[in-house]
Amino acid sequence: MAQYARGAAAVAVIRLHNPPVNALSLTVLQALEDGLKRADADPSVKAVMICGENGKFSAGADIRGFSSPKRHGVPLGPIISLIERSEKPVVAAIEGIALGGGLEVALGCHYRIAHVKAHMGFPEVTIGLLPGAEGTQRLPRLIGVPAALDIITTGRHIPATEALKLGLVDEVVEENTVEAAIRFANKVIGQPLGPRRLSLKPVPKLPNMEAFLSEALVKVKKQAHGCLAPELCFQAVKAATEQPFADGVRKERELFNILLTSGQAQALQYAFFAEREVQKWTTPNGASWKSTSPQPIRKAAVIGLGTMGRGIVTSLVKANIPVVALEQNVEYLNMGRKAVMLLLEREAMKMEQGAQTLDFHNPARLQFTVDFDVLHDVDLVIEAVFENMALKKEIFHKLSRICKPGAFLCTNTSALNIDEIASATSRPHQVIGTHFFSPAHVMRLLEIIYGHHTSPTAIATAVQLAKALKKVGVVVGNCFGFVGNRMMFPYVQQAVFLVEEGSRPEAVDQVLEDFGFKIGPFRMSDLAGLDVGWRSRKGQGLTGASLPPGTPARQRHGHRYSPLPDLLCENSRFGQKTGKGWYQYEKAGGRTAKPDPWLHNFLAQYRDTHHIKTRFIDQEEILERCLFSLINEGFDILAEGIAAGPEHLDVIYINGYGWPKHRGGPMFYASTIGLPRILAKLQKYSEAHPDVPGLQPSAFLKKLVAMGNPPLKEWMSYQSRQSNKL
Ligand SMILES: CCC/C=C/C(=O)SCCNC(=O)CCNC(=O)[C@H](O)C(C)(C)COP(=O)([O-])OP(=O)([O-])OC[C@H]1O[C@@H](n2cnc3c(N)ncnc32)[C@H](O)[C@@H]1OP(=O)([O-])[O-]
Repeated sequence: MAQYARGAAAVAVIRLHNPPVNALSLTVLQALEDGLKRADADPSVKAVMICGENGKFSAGADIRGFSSPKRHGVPLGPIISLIERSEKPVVAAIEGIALGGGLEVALGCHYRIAHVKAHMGFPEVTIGLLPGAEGTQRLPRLIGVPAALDIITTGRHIPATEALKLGLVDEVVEENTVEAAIRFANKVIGQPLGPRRLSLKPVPKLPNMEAFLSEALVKVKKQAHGCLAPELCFQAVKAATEQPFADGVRKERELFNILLTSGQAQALQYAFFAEREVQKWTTPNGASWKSTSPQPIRKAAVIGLGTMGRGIVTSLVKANIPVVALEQNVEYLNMGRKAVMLLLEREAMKMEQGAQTLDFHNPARLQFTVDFDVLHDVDLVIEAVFENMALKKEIFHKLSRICKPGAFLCTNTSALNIDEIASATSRPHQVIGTHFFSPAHVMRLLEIIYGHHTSPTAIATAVQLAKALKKVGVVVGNCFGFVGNRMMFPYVQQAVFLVEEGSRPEAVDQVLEDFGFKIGPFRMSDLAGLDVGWRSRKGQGLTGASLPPGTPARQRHGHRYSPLPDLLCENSRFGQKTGKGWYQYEKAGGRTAKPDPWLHNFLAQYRDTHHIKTRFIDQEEILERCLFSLINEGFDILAEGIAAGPEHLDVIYINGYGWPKHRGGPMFYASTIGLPRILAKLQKYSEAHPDVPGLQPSAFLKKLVAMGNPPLKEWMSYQSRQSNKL
């Protein structure tokens, strides 16, 4: 709803009220319209002020309403016109947030006053839409085309100080915004409103509008990776530069309807709610986010200042958590310190542009040491040494002795057994996996892995830590590779098998990049370093000295195996770091991947040696074998109860593995393709490759198909309870 009241003197106050974020539901919009009409009809009212309840203006339209079949048209546009046409000045008092439709309401107002801590933006593009209540036509008229295009096509939230510089708001205040807006409204009574009505203003001209727009379009397309909304946002703003307001609005509506029914909007809105849903973790033994409180983290430590450790330290400092950074010797410590300081300086520069500061020269906030005893008073330790079980156990044994009794011990591992690591301590209930993604100060995902003994408090504390670091924490069970990497194994394996059978790395990458991945599996392996997997395979006895003599080159434990990645490593081709991997690069550490004739030649010889008959593999087969094997593993993970639901897998893939968000995540994608089709294709491919377990359809997938292909929301109700490991 919206509450109507009389403010000081002649000002009517309309307060949007729909907790928690004052979303503009149909009821709120109706109440807003009623309030405006009431103010208009009351001769004693000379001005109107619109604000939001609980220190938030509004987060915009109710996103759940977009998927409602009952929703017809957009009722917001006419209400904004009504505000703008008012003969009495209307002032928006923006506190907290004014996003999407919320900002559109503010743009309909004749004046905008914002609190200094408020944020504004048009995030519609991030949920597959555009500001469809005339916002694409009003914003460029107010702040010009370049700034409007940036805000509308990126969806970024801008702070009030930037909004003031852009001319988006008229005043920024540090005091009570509502009172300031009422005072402001009283001051402007009687002033002409014509120049304040944005729909009547011309779009500011640029000397080179055409050239500017064509350059902007190239940039927008490049960043979209197949997502429609940014380009259609662009088209709507472009219409504002070419057509009168009313025609621009018609174009905006047309583009909005294309997006609304595109499928991408549903996927992106699913992703929005999935991200929020995974925060509400539960376990079958009754523990949940509702009943468990996290412990405060007043001081943390990070062990190991390699690539991961450096990023984790940077993240903690940015979150204002005092950190002790520890290395095994002074040489490594100095190297790590230098790298961390460089990262922090870069981050500080970015933050200062946003009027925030970063305090990292103070030893009370960031301390470097080689002395384990310094960790005696920290609340949480994140161990980030390399993936070696013996080393990790040795460190955890030490930590268990040195750290205070309440301290949580986290391990940053991408695959190792949390229970085995915990067994080296006297406090396994306080041991938990925190799998960060590289670069750790940038990537949003934190996979949180609980072991057999991990306490609910440890889970809640890790989830809280993720929030403090501005990451998405997803709680999952303990198995080799957890969720993300476990699903990645069959995907990468298929990519390599396809190359064995006749494809090329660049062809496979292209198909997956066209699908929307930022980089395909081979570019990704080159970036991550081929030696990482090689070390892990050597550890598992799949290659190297511990491989029993006489093991067939392309078989392990009776299943198909490709030694290609091992052979590249034996040729010192570790990827970007050595300038050669699946591709060649301009130099060691180079980033531009070029197809490598050496590799093509090598592949030809390899196929000859192993009598592999080369065949042409089409794009459909590449896509299906890579994606369906990944999805298939996802169904096994769900069946085993390693994750609480398909949303968890999707949030992990979107935030940690570059899955295109406009396709909703692998399990959402599977639901859009239809499970019967996925099953049929997996059956076909597994018949052709009976020695590849990753292609054999998951029993859970088969069960869901047999149950009639239920909607994703119902999948978990078909999972048998006995297998739930949560
Ligand atoms: C008509 C055409 C033109 C207009 C188009 C639009 O306006 S499109 C819209 C453009 N606007 C956007 O895209 C803004 C989307 N929202 C956000 O970016 C963030 O929620 C936030 C910054 C507002 C608050 O962040 P935070 O970390 O403080 O909190 P939080 O994120 O955890 O959210 C709290 C609760 O509120 C819920 N909820 C939130 N917004 C909406 C909504 N619009 N609707 C419905 N629900 C919404 C959210 O699900 C959660 O519910 P739960 O799980 O408790 O049941």
